[in-house]
Amino acid sequence: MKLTVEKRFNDRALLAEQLAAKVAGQLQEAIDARGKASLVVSGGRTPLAFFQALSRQPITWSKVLVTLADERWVDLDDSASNAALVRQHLITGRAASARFVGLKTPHATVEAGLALASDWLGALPQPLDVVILGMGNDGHTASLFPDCPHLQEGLQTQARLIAAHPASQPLARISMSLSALLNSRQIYLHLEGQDKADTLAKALAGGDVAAMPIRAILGQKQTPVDVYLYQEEA
Ligand SMILES: O=C(O)[C@H](O)[C@@H](O)[C@H](O)[C@H](O)COP(=O)(O)O
Repeated sequence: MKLTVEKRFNDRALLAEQLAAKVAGQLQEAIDARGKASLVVSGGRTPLAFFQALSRQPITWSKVLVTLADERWVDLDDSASNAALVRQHLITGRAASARFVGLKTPHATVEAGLALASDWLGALPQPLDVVILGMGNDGHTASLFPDCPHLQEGLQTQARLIAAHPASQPLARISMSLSALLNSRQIYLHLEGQDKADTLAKALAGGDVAAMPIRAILGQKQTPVDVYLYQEEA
């Protein structure tokens, strides 16, 4: 698999600032060209410094729509909520005027909420302008997990969203499908740490997507994928 771009950093803050500046530039280009911009972000620990750096970028945030690549099916004030994470660290400061569109509906189950969440997601400008993905050390991205019974659906469906119940995860999740993630102008894969660097190398060295779903992103030619990787200096 040939990556479009792979930028390696030994300074976390520098990665956060450079990725934020790059993403902000693309969002402003989208606003200038089409009047608005759409940004998809992931949860987890990795993106916090990037979110904070991005929220300081001087762009027309009132024209930016932010949503999630996936979400845990918990209340919006739950500590596990990606919506809460994004509202706290990204939809703040200069970016406070951005419009956040979450994936968690009031329904009790993901399955019951799928249709409404899909309508919400479908209201964003398509193709999406920028998608930020993370990766777990099992090779998952968004909530496309190798141990999820719905993985093949997530890789093959043309639907925007799937319900995901990964065996390794305590919470049910909703996830953008592969086709929804690839319906975008630019994907950034943001990874930090030697473990993630090793997982990336393993993913690039093999082809079994069911074993490492991130391979579906790395191995496709539809959407540019830039990898921003932080590794401590050897
Ligand atoms: O909801 C989530 O958990 C994320 O969308 C998930 O896909 C995340 O990107 C990876 O699990 C990496 O998480 P870390 O950044 O915490 O390693």
